[in-house]
Amino acid sequence: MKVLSYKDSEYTSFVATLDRRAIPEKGVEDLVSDIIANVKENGNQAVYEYTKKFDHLHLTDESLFVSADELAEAAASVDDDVKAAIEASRQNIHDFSRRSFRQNWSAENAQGVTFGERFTPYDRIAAYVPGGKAPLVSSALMTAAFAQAAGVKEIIAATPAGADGKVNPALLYALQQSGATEIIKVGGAQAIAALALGTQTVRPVEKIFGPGNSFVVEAKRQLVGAVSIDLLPGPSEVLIIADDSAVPEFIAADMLAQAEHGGDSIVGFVTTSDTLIAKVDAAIQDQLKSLSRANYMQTVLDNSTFCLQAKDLDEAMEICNAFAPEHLSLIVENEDSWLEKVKTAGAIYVGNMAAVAVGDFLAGPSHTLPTGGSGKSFSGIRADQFQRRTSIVRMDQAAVKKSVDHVETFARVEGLDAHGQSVRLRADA
Ligand SMILES: NC(=O)c1ccc[n+]([C@@H]2O[C@H](COP(=O)([O-])OP(=O)(O)OC[C@H]3O[C@@H](n4cnc5c(N)ncnc54)[C@H](O)[C@@H]3O)[C@@H](O)[C@H]2O)c1
Ligand SMILES: [Zn+2]
Repeated sequence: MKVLSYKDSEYTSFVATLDRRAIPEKGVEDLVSDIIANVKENGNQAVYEYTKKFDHLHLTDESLFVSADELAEAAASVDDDVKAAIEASRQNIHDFSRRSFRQNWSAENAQGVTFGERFTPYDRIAAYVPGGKAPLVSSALMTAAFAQAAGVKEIIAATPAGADGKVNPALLYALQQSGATEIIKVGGAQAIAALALGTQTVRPVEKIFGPGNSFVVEAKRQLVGAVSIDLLPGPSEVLIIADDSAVPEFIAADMLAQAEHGGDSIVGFVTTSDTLIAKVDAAIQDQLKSLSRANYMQTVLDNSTFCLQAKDLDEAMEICNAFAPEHLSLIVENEDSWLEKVKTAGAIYVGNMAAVAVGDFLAGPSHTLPTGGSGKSFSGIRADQFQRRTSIVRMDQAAVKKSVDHVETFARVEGLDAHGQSVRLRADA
């Protein structure tokens, strides 16, 4: 772990590096652009080629889609407690979604024109569910179940299968319960390209949702235009801001839980306390002993974990807003007044008891959140992203008469006299 105090000479320059922008690496950008071009040109053949290369799986037109038999088999093999957990999470997601949908409305403007907005679900979306390092059963829910709540009719999911062609049964079951209507066994940039551009057998979608590794995220970024996307949710990360009111064992546990996500995730801890970093470090060493992925976590602790002793909480908040963490755990006295100062975090967990893992799996808000600093510009997945927005305008002659003078002025300034005439004709009719 990198440990620095504001008294250290290296501190200021390190803190400056935390002010991030999500800009793709050149190597990834070029590789993904080649993959997209190949899928555009050769469709399924290119998809199979990359799946062979990166996932060691030989796919064919027959095995590309998860079959009805495979789904039935998965449903039969999943234990009841797993089904209950999936259902509890799904219910919370629907409950959370219901409150956040945009509502149709209609009103009158100053000239008496009726204006309003109408929201309708997308017809066909894609949910990418990562599957490289762990079967992210919860990620299936955290994307697809929102689409289901919004009433999207066609939800195609894409997730990488193992070299044996199998997808984790609990993940398949979660997708089924979340309204997935088709599932393809493809991951990576090739999956995103197939979903955005279509292939011989994959019909293109209108919008692509879901997290993934740097190749997945970069493919989504490059394909904006062909489709729209939710956000750029890449490798997971947490920032913990705590003062002496925090329980060190809880902080250590959350840092380890984050480290468990693997090599490319980031763990940050900023405190105003003189003693907390040492206590947390001791608790980490203690807890590591009993955890199954300890070696894995050690890599994250060694390479991408930082602990900072900040001058005061105002400075900690500045670091937070510059870093734009995916998850922020805020454990401080007078938490509400500090909460107000956080602007860029994807999700904020408030207080000692608010475990990030409850949000990862169950709480209700989507765990698909902006990473890599993109929280400055994007927010996490939410239900209204599955709704299209259309504005609706109506007017009677009285409203036209009240509008015509201003319209003619604009028409004159822009040199568009046909525009002016189209309104004048109606006003004088
Ligand atoms: N931000 C969020 O909300 C959120 C939520 C869940 C997961 N995540 C993140 O999603 C990521 C999942 O990553 P993952 O790798 O486990 O699964 P993934 O499904 O995103 O990626 C696996 C795919 O990447 C492709 N790939 C692998 N190596 C490649 C290479 N060298 N070149 C080109 N393509 C390659 C393969 O085709 C494979 O199918 C993790 O970093 C995790 O932290 C983020
Ligand atoms: Zn997590």
